[in-house]
Amino acid sequence: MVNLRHRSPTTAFRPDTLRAGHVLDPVREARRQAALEAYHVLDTRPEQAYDDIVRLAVTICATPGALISLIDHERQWFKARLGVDVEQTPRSHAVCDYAIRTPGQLLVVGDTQADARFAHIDIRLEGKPMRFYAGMPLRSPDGHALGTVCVVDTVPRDLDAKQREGLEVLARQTQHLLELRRYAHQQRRLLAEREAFAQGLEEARADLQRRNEQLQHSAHHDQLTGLMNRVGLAQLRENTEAMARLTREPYSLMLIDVDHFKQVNDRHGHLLGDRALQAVADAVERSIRGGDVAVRYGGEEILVVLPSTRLADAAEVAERLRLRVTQAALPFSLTVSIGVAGGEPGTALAEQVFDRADQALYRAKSSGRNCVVVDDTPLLG
Ligand SMILES: Nc1nc2c(ncn2[C@@H]2O[C@H](COP(=O)(O)OP(=O)(O)OP(=O)(O)O)[C@@H](O)[C@H]2O)c(=O)[nH]1
Repeated sequence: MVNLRHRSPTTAFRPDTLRAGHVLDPVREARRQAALEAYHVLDTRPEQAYDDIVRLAVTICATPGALISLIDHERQWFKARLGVDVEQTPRSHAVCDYAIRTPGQLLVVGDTQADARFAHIDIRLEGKPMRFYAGMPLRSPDGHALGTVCVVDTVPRDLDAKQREGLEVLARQTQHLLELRRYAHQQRRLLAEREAFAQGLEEARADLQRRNEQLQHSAHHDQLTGLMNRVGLAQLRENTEAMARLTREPYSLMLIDVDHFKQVNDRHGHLLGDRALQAVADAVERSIRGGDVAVRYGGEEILVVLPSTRLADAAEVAERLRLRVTQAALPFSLTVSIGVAGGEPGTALAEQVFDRADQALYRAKSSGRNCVVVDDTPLLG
């Protein structure tokens, strides 16, 4: 039996040399190695299909041992073995390495001990040294010799014609198995690539959608306050489904206008003016519900649609909001005037309701500002 641990430094494999006197063509050898690696078979677990091949080989050839040997860089590794208990040997101990030099031919060595090329090889079968070897090379479709299917015996002997033919058939079957394996591996790789591609596409699509939504959002919202802008409101008004939802039940409109905002700008500058507008928008957001819609309608005017809200409730919201603005953390006092009007279902965001809210706002302004005026004129059919 070959003991890998007892390899002496002098018998260590040099990649370009198998034994003194035989030099491999490094380019061909690199291609052969690449061909072998494409099967992803080295160091894999035993498999029934390959085990069956060596079982058949010993039956056909009536030998105590059979191997499927693959010639790797510095070793031969057995994908399947019967009668030999090591799973690999150094390449310098591989008769198979000679067999693969004539890829289309069976190599038969009647007595390995009597052959100067192989006398140094110490492979054992149940303790007895190997004396006989017959190996049929495995060949990739593009002609690279990968290893062999071989039979071994502890006595010098030969194979008859049928046994030789049987060994050749088994080598072909083994090559088919290897091709299936490579094909399956390629398919898995292609599938993984396709999945990765599909995932990439999906990520790109999601990213595009996100950007689109961001774009839509910024087109429909005011940068300073974050509230919907008039473009957003116009789009909302065209959306019959959304409008029907907003006006399905009695609803209210609120128009909020900052008091003496021109003075704020004039006295404190535009930057603080902007901050004041943000504070009002913040107070609006904190005063309304999730389904309500707040729009920066004009420079310092905000429209709020309160669906399913009766006038009395809207007036309470407006009053809360008015108070909140007076408490805003600003270096000057700020107030708003608010006009509120109610609408009935079916009269989708009627201009009428808006006009009444606007008139209520006007009355709030003219009655001293910093107050809420509710339009209570009866609704006309
Ligand atoms: N800082 C700032 N000011 C704005 C913005 N939009 C409009 N304004 C200013 O808001 C002011 C509105 O003034 P007016 O319409 O005269 O009304 P007002 O001074 O608030 O007076 P009343 O509404 O009658 O209380 C104008 O000076 C506009 O320049 C903005 O985005 N930022």
